[in-house]
Amino acid sequence: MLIMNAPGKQQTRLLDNIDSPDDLRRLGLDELTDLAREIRETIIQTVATTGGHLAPCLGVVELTLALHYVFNTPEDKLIWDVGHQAYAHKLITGRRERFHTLRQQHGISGFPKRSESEYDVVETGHSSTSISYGLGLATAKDLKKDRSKVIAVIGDGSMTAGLAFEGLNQAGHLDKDLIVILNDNEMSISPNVGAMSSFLSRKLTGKTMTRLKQHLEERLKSLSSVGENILAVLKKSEESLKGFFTPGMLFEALKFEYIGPIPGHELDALIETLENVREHGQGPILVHVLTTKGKGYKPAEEKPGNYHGVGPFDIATGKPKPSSGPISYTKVFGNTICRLAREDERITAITAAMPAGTGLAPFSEQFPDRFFDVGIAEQHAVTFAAGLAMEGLRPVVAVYSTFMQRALDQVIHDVCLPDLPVIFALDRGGVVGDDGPTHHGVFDLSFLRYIPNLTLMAPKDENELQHMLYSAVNSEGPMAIRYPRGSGEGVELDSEFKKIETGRGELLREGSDVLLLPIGNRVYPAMEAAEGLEKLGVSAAVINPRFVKPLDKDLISLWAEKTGHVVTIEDNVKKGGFGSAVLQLFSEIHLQVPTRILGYGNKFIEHAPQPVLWKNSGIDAPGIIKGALEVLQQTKK
Ligand SMILES: Cc1ncc(C[n+]2csc(CCOP(=O)(O)OP(=O)(O)O)c2C)c(N)n1
Ligand SMILES: CC(=O)[C@@H](O)[C@H](O)COP(=O)(O)O
Ligand SMILES: [Mg+2]
Repeated sequence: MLIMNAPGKQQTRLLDNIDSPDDLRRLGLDELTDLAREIRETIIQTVATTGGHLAPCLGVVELTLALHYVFNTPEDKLIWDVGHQAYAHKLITGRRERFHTLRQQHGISGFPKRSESEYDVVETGHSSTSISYGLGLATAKDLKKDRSKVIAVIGDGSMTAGLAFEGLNQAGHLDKDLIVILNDNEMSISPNVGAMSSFLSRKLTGKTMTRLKQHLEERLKSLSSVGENILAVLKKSEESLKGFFTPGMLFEALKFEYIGPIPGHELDALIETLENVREHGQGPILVHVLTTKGKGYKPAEEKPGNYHGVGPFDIATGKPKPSSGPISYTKVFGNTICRLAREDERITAITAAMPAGTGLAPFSEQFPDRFFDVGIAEQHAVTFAAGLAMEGLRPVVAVYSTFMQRALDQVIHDVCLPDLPVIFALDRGGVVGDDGPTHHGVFDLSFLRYIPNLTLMAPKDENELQHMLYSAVNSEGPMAIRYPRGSGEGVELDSEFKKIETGRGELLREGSDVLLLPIGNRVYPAMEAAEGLEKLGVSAAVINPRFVKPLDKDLISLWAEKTGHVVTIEDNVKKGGFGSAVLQLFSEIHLQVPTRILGYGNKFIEHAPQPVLWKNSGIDAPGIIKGALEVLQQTKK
């Protein structure tokens, strides 16, 4: 176990001289081992201050060194799946001196980023893309007669996604030189799930073993005396039978050469294996590497799930630095679904590998039979929910807004076309902060708004969230509720649930000069802006529309006409979003009102704390005041 030096005093004699992997390649094995320790210390010290993906990064320190040591990066292309495990990679590829700026505004990203380094081959954050990217690169290299290598490093959790298998399937078929490193730590964010995961770890259940035995006995008996002999050996024990089924069989069936399992913290074994692969490997090869998530930091090794992604923490105890603030939207969602499920047996909950992040962990404990973690498989989660709904259940698919992008066709084709009562709880709607552009949920209002049959709502606070969830499970047809990352507004939660009528907004404040139309988490800043405007002699009305679809046409058009000016505000891109829906309404009812849409422009948003991003895009209270004054000014000219 790693012994940490006092904060700020770590010895990084070797790391201080690594400006690129070339420097690494000059070291001996002992020095590499020492370097691994220095890198771990640096990661722990830094992440304790900045927050970040601690356990995944600690688990691949030796693997990272071995890969850069053996392969000729950046000519050989090294692709990190998800990219949340790439801190050691960043430290040895020229970003050591900026590492303390990790995930800070204007600092280096928490994920690989092409603009940051030539060693960052792809832009990542969403999982399971590495094999497809890698196969594309390998195929292009082949066509160009370029003999450099392509290596995709993918975790066992990310290997559960359909996309990864689509890549494997084609790779076996094309027979290109692609090296896949399976980083198997038996963990997704939470323990990895699914039949595939049991197969890799060979934790075959009694039932599976019995079935396999029966099947095998029948097949071997049909092979005359050779088969009988093999059977006699295998029958001796269940263990030997388990040994007969290796994880490699799966990949060999997909026409990969399988190598492993290799102990992932032993540099000599890793280097020797990778050198062999580099020298002699041809066609698609999968190297199965066993690692420990959180390796080298006791609290993270013991509870890797708690240290997957962390905020600032105390190194000595591993405890998070205290953060005050109201209850989070996620927690309110998690508590509410448990309360509702106690009364309503139709409610089932589905997550795509995010039980903790979506707040479903309590539900999974209280209603294990009605809880489904499908692995990193958002598309399957949605269609699976459709099947449940067809049988009269009320499935709630809890997924981060950004990951729902994966499942758009399933939402349209499998849920909304047959008009099934599936509820989508879209957490992390709007900007998320430090994870940056791969994770901001700023497109959902736009990509869900146009889908027939779907009702789309966004609560102004955590109290409204619980009422929306209650209303959704007691309605017909598909429903999506979109809410932000982080704390609620600190409002009191009603003890009784209230049914919100679909398509009904609420007038929060009367006014005569301008109508402020904020959606979701922009309602409170808009109320603050209305107070600010009053001090400037401007009377602002504020409506909480609640629904992006269907819009409360009567309420909105009435107050738009009364005030003669409108400002819409959303934590979403402007194109195709809420403001766009309001403009469309005005056009349909032939209402001509000067309208200003506030939201994000047509560019990806970098990482920074949420309040900074809201301010920079003019959707905080001062920005809304400015927007209102501008729209008023417009008609004076
Ligand atoms: C499409 C998608 N869904 C969900 C996530 C959230 N997520 C990030 S890492 C992770 C677990 C990945 O597990 P694994 O690949 O085994 O990597 P490990 O953290 O164990 O190193 C999940 C579910 C994601 N990044 N992308
Ligand atoms: C890499 C990844 O996709 C997740 O670990 C994500 O960073 C979690 O985000 P939250 O911290 O918002 O749960
Ligand atoms: Mg894993």
